[in-house]
Amino acid sequence: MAERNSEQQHELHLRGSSDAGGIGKYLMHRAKPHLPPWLGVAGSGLAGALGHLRWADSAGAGVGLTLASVALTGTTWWVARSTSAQRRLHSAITVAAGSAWVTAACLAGPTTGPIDDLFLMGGPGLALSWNVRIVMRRNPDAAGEGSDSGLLEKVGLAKAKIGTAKVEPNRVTAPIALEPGEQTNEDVAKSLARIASALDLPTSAVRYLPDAGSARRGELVVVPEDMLEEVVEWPGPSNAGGSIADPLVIGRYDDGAPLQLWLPGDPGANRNSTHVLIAGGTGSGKGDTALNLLTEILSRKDVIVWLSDPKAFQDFAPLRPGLDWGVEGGTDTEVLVEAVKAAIPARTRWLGDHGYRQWVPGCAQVQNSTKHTCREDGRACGCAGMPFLVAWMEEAANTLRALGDDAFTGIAQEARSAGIALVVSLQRPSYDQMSTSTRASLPSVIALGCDPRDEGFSLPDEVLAAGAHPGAWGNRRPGYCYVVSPGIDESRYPSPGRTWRFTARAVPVMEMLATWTQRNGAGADPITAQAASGVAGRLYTGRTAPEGEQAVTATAEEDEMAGGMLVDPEDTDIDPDAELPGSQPGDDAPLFGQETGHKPSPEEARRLFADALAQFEAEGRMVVGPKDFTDWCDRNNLSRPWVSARLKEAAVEGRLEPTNTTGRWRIVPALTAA
Ligand SMILES: Nc1ncnc2c1ncn2[C@@H]1O[C@H](COP(=O)(O)OP(=O)(O)OP(=O)(O)O)[C@@H](O)[C@H]1O
Repeated sequence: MAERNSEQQHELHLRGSSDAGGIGKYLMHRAKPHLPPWLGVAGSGLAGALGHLRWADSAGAGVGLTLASVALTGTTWWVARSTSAQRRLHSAITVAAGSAWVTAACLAGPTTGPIDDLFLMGGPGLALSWNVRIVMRRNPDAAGEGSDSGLLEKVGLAKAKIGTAKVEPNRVTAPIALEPGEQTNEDVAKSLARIASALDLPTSAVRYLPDAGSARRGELVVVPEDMLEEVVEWPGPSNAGGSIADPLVIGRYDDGAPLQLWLPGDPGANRNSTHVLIAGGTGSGKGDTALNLLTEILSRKDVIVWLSDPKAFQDFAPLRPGLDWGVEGGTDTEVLVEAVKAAIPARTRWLGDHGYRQWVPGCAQVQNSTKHTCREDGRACGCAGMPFLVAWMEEAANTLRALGDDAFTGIAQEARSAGIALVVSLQRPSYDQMSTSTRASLPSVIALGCDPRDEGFSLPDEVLAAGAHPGAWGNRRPGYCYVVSPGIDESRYPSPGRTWRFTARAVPVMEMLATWTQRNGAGADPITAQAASGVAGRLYTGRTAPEGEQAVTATAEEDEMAGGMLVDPEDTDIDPDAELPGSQPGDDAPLFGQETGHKPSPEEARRLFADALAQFEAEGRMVVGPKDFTDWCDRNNLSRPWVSARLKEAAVEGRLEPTNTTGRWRIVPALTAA
């Protein structure tokens, strides 16, 4: 049966016909709630008269009646202890006066002395006092804001009004209206821990959603039972073969709804593209969360992933074949970051040339439409499509610090209009790991359990104020998280979710997924591949094919790439990490084998330096600095300052490009130039 609030009930009372019969009925109806106190008065009078007939001269009855009267008053006082003080006193006075009068009437007679006057004055007085109470209980001024403020009184919000609560399975939502001019939504936010304590629930079970249009109204949400306690294993990709524009499902909320997020923007849904921070303390379940997100991404048909993992693919190994490019920290990460920087303008230009204001799934298709053509004559251009690019930096604190705030903020800003999403994970979510401005360039966060002092780093203030507390979980609740990201209803932000868990059973499925991605997923488009190869040379090979199969990834042989500095298809099977011979073709001088004590001539030294750069390039070490030459200096009797000077010279000559890190230079690929 639908719930009725007091106003609806009142309305029902007023309904009915208005003829004489109707008016009689209406009056009877209105009088009904006020009759019981009067019936009580009449009953007491009758009891007094009848009692007098029976016990007029009985001393025993006097004792019995007096004791019964005291006992009844005491019982009333005790029974009413859980009601308000006012109601308790009112009830006790009524019972005491009524029972004392009945006792006196029984013993002395109802008309003796002042007893009848007391009845005629006191009876109606008491009955009326109860009628007044009933009338006052209905307060139209507080319609929708019931006066049951017991809970709020306990937590210091006595004047606040709680409206009619909406009760769903495991969720109670109650509107709250605060005292105008005296209290604000912030006061409720500050009281959430006390409300949880009053209800004997964990802090995360109570949330407050302020009304965007009012500083004194909002909704209190209580989720009494922790439905996330049950560990649920990864069920496999939610939408294999779907688009990266579809939601990425990484777990579930405490009401069973999917825990999901989106990376690309959607102009139709008024949603911007985003970068994601995965933040959580040690043991909070960051590893599994990353697997959830990465498996979702790799199962989509129009996205490629570049991933840097200084942990040597400890967690991601089964998925590595599905990556378009995976590197293991150090210099390779520097190169990957440089490649992302190079890909941004190239991709943005392609999008602009094809009439896209931002990346949409249609970008990944061959461009057969006249609406999206780069040809000046307006005919369809037939250009290869451009998949979305996810650049993932695992344990990224050092990388981001090396890159510098301004550089990262710039990359983050521009990447969004280039169809690129950055995913960054941090070992410890705190400002000593990442600066405020870098943090601010990552609009989305998956905030797992952390140290309570780091909550402010993980989540926006308003989400914390609404009741989110990742610090309460620490590493005791692995996989529990709050997700803040465009596209998610903001009222969900303070609701905890839990990611799926990955066990050994998931490994073969992840391996199958990686093979599926190799065969069916998107390959890098020529523009992105060219930008990457132009920076990384042989270090960027594009995604490999499953064993014994031909790679589907766009590589150097594409026509559009003819002018670029790309990986020679013949060289794709060269292992960039393999040791190269100690000398270059046509060069008799051993590169790393100078006899000690021999000081090379300036000319010889410059040649050795050029050879060393060539060898770094051949090895795929595309970002270098003086420290990389330490051993080389020792072997060749040359100093680090000499190397620093040569590096600067090489930059002037165009052999090197400066990076954002002082003293680090990017090698401009020469080996693979056409
Ligand atoms: N969603 C989940 N449900 C249940 N258990 C989980 C979940 N996610 C992770 N775990 C378990 O919690 C433990 C810690 O997880 P994990 O190693 O991923 O944490 P981490 O944050 O990556 O820690 P570290 O930073 O030390 O690597 C593991 O035993 C893992 O299986």
